[in-house]
Amino acid sequence: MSDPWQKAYDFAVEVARKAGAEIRKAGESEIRVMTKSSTVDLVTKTDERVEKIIIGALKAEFGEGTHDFIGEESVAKGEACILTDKPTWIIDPVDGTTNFVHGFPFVAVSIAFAVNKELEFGVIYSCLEDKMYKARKGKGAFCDDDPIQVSDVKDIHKSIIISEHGTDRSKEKVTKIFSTMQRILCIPVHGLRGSGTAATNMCLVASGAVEAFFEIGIHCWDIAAGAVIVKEAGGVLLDVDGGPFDLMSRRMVCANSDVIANRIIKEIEIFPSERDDIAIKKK
Ligand SMILES: O=P([O-])([O-])O[C@@H]1[C@H](O)[C@H](O)[C@@H](O)[C@H](O)[C@H]1O
Ligand SMILES: [Mg+2]
Repeated sequence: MSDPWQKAYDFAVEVARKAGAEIRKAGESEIRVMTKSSTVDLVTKTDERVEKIIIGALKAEFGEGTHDFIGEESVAKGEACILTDKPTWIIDPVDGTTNFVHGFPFVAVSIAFAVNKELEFGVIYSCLEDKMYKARKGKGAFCDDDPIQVSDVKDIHKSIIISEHGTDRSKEKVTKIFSTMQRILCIPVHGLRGSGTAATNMCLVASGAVEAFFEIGIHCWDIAAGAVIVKEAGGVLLDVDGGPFDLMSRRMVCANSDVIANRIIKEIEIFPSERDDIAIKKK
């Protein structure tokens, strides 16, 4: 039987590379929106332009109407964020917008593709490092053309763990985030890190540079492509309460193993975050 999604996968890699080139050459990093006072969630004209380029190219190639699109900037403008059985592209045009604005050198384009609510492939282009991470369900994970694998460290004391502060600045959430970080650091672990892009963080887990990444408050477009890449590199994905990973739940632990994931989960102080799909249904 012919491979139904090979063409889409190859096309996604091509589009991610073009989008990354656009980001690299974008001189301007004008901040267009800064939402609510307790949130620091930056959006630039580049985010909007690059999302248009990506979705425009995908629609031109695969025909409007046959595929659905969930894009960070389109959702911000009120479009639906609901995963149906239809072939659906899940896109973060610029993951690491705060990095981009400040010239901190980690920025990624993240493109995932799901069918029947199952992720088929993910492509993450770390465009300043010029590294193309990609994976297809059942076919392994790669950085450029080299296979990648999670680390085999099972001793938490020998691990590096990534987390992020996210975008919410309410005292209650920031306190829980820092308390969790302190608990994990004092297990003790070798170190805590954060690249400022969830997509890149997941690639660091997939390539064995760190043992785990967790965050509450991320969105489906931050992690959809990374979820395929981590899994195909031999890693695991769980909810922060130890239950099954749910793409729309805005919370996730990904790790090289169940052992490391469950050890971190013991330390995570969970706080509420509205689901991506529920938030949109209310509009
Ligand atoms: O806004 P954006 O730069 O696309 O995405 C953000 C980054 O992935 C960041 O690492 C994570 O901590 C935030 O939760 C995300 O919102
Ligand atoms: Mg993002």
